[in-house]
Amino acid sequence: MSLFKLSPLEITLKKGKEKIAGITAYDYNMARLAESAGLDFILIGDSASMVVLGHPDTYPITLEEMLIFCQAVSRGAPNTLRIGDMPFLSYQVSIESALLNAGRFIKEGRCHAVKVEGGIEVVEIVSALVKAGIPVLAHIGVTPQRSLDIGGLKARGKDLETAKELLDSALALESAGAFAIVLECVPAEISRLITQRLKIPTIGIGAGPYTDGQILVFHDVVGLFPEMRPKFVKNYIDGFKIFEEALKTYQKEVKEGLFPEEKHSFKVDPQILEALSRDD
Ligand SMILES: Nc1nc(=O)c2c([nH]1)NC[C@@H]1CN(c3ccc(C(=O)N[C@@H](CCC(=O)O)C(=O)O)cc3)CN21
Ligand SMILES: CC(C)C(=O)C(=O)O
Ligand SMILES: [Mg+2]
Repeated sequence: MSLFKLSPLEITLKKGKEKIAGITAYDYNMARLAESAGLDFILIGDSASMVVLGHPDTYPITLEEMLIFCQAVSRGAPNTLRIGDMPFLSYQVSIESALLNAGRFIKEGRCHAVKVEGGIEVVEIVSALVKAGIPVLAHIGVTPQRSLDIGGLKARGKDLETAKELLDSALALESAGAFAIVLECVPAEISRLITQRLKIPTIGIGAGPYTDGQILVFHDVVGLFPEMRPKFVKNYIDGFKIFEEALKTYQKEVKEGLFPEEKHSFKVDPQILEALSRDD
């Protein structure tokens, strides 16, 4: 039996059988929630740069910071497939540094696979990682680590040229050995076409209903990051409001002397109190 519920290979084999549902997580407790809920996989996303560290985009997050999040998630979800999202410039510089840095996700972060963004330009890197025994989740469409040169986070594949580029990239990444591929912000019919043409599963985010699976950012699922609501996001609860209400009620009860109650307080033997006052 494998150590985790689903291995990368088992994710690949789900294509055409059962939809795959993944979520991001960044810390121990989020990971426990994801594992307890039974998600098929957890991505420790570089979106942590935004939703955990408060940066405006995914560029600033470092490999060291990513590894701390991976370690926490690994402790919280020991039996779930965990994929580490390689941050900007941790795999683009050279094949050697890509291998060493991906190795750190496996050895130190205790991840089972890594994700890299990009199409044809990363095929050689994907192939080297796979040859070294590191399963790779590919990621095309909107690639936030390229938002400076692809012109932001606008959906990709709306014109013939970029749609063709996506299909060619997807096929090349599959040949390079990726076990699945994320399609981010791609028109639904283009994702459908790519999904039909590939043997490996497609995991969509803003890519419509025809992909083999879906992934969303944890904070978006539970409504904890209300400032970012692109159309592909669904908030299943209004977490920010629910948490904020709890904090407000706590503050109010402290101010009004309603918290703590007797049941929240510790007791001491009256004899001790008496002895203490006698000593004065
Ligand atoms: N909370 C959160 N959720 C995410 O899904 C997410 C992150 N953070 N951080 C990393 C990336 C960035 N992502 C995003 C974020 C916004 C759009 C978005 O609003 N796209 C608009 C166009 C924006 C523009 O014109 O620049 C769209 O209509 O597709 C797309 C992808 C997805 N990822
Ligand atoms: C949105 C997903 C696919 C991601 O790359 C991230 O969370 O960083
Ligand atoms: Mg990412």
